[in-house]
Amino acid sequence: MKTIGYAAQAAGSPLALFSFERRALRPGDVAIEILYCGVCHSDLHQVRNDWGWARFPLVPGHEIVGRVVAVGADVVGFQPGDPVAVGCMVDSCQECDQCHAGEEQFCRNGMTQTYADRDRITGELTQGGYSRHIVVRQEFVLAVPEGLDLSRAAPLLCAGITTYSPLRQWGVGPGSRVGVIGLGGLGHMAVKLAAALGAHVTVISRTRAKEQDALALGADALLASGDTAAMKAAASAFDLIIDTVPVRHDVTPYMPLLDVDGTLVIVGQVGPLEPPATVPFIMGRRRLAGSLIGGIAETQELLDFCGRKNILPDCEMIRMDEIDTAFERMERADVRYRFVIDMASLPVPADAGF
Ligand SMILES: NC(=O)c1ccc[n+]([C@@H]2O[C@H](COP(=O)([O-])OP(=O)(O)OC[C@H]3O[C@@H](n4cnc5c(N)ncnc54)[C@H](O)[C@@H]3O)[C@@H](O)[C@H]2O)c1
Ligand SMILES: [Zn+2]
Repeated sequence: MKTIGYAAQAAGSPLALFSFERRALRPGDVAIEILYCGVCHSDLHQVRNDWGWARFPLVPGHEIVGRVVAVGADVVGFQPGDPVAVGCMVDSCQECDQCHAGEEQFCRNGMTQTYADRDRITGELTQGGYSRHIVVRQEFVLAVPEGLDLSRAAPLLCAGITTYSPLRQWGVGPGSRVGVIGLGGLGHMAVKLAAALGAHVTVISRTRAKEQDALALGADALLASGDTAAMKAAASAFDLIIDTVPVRHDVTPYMPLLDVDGTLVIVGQVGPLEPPATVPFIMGRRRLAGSLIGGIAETQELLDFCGRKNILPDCEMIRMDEIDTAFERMERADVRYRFVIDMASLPVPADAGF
């Protein structure tokens, strides 16, 4: 089945129109016409091969919302026309303890990433959501609840679940004191979701520049990490800090902000940190942890939660041919707070399938 997308042909090259094949439907597969795809900072990392495991040609995109166009013979619960979503994973073994526990992201045999990965059966490269169509096995297709604005739902599939999962894992609820470092795509979802769970939420930002935004997103306060006196005054003030900073940095100044037994969860930087001082860990039994997206059941739980509470990301809609400018702006932290690509802006050639 022919489709079309935008791909990088090599590390760091600009994205350009790319025709390629989606696999023929297997019995358990759902074919989806993609309507919207969010632009995650991971897409930029992968296009530049920052993590060293990208594969080219590479069609990025793992915040996918669309409508079902066809289903395989064994598909249960999805039919053409249904609004659906796909996130960062498209397959896993379905047999190991982690898959059974609904933590497919930690599949013992390796989950299959939506793009820059290899199909478990054929070994073909997986290609992501900056495209008109995708074919995904039904276990990795999410239902978009009725009433959720499709044009804004896409970032929930990565920015949303990546911040929701640690909030749930660490039991955030009314009375929890949550800090969020880095107010970008992930950070702004962390604020909205933590606030919706009833927590007291503080954005921890380098300056006060985003204070009004932080409050408008639902935060109770902003703490400027560059303000030494304010940082000192905030000692032991948090139970959980979610760190979304996308680059190498030093967590040492943030650790004393945690209360005894508090945890700082890294979801941003995939790679080295500056070596941290251990004193704040020892003097307060503070913990440094990490978290990767979330399982499929938890992602569905998030979508349903956002449907009930009408929680949506703040999106700036772009055309597919504006992606390189969007990447540049993301690099400069000039995005409020997630770019979403309108896939109708991508031309479909006459010979495309579906
Ligand atoms: N763990 C996971 O499962 C997972 C999932 C998705 C994304 N990620 C990673 O999370 C990171 C963030 O992604 P995003 O889409 O939110 O990016 P983004 O560009 O939208 O936001 C990053 C924010 O961090 C801020 N920032 C940058 N350097 C900072 C610093 N030194 N101190 C404080 N703030 C700083 C920027 O101003 C920006 O607001 C990326 O590295 C991405 O690859 C991880
Ligand atoms: Zn992502």
